[in-house]
Amino acid sequence: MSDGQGTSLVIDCQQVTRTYSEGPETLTIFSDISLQVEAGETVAIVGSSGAGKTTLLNLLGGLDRPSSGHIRICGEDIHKLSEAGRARFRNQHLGFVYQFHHLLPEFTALENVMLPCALGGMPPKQARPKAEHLLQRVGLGERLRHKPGELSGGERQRVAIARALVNSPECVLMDEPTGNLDEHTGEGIRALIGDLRDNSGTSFIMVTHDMTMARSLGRVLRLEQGRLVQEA
Ligand SMILES: Nc1ncnc2c1ncn2[C@@H]1O[C@H](COP(=O)(O)OP(=O)(O)OP(=O)(O)O)[C@@H](O)[C@H]1O
Repeated sequence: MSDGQGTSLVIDCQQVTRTYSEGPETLTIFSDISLQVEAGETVAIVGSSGAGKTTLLNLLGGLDRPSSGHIRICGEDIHKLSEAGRARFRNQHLGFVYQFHHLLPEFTALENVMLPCALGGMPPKQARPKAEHLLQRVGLGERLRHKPGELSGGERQRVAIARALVNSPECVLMDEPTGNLDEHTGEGIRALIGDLRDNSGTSFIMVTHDMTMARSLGRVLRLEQGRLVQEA
């Protein structure tokens, strides 16, 4: 996807403001934020609790609408699409590793990873080998038939990452991918994301409090007092 200037922008966010109305008051979470993410780039968004990181991630993933400004995802102004069109667009172009996008407990790891393919209309015959391949890639080739309740926290996170990648998205958005994991398990997830960044051509945008991961993976942006600033 080209922005017309020879670069490929997966996310092009221009002067975006998000406010919430609280009765007569307007609460401004951030204002005039601009952010461009190129194909294959990894960006970490850090900042203190309540700074607006998840709010920004939701906007970048087309899950929420800016109060003002424009966001193009893979060249598409997705707020011009219908709700069904947006859902289809997200399914085809984006992957999510969000804490509220839980794995379905009654489905196996394999079925959970196949789900985005099914939603996109891909026949199971085609989806299964893709999902199996990805689960092998994230080190869960021996756990295909385990249900989420039969997996560790780190393994569940790996399933969520495989599920996010199964439709070969241009961009994966992650909210605290190493949150709630112990140091050793978090290290495994960091290594996995690094490997995927190097070998998949996918862009990763993650919100994290994990500065080791943020610094090791690419550009680090800090959201503070309503502004987004690149870390030195
Ligand atoms: N629907 C809403 N209505 C009003 N205020 C909201 C709403 N959603 C979020 N907020 C406020 O927006 C601010 C930013 O929230 P957000 O979840 O984006 O922060 P965060 O940086 O991700 O925090 P954390 O690191 O604790 O997850 C918070 O002060 C929150 O109370």
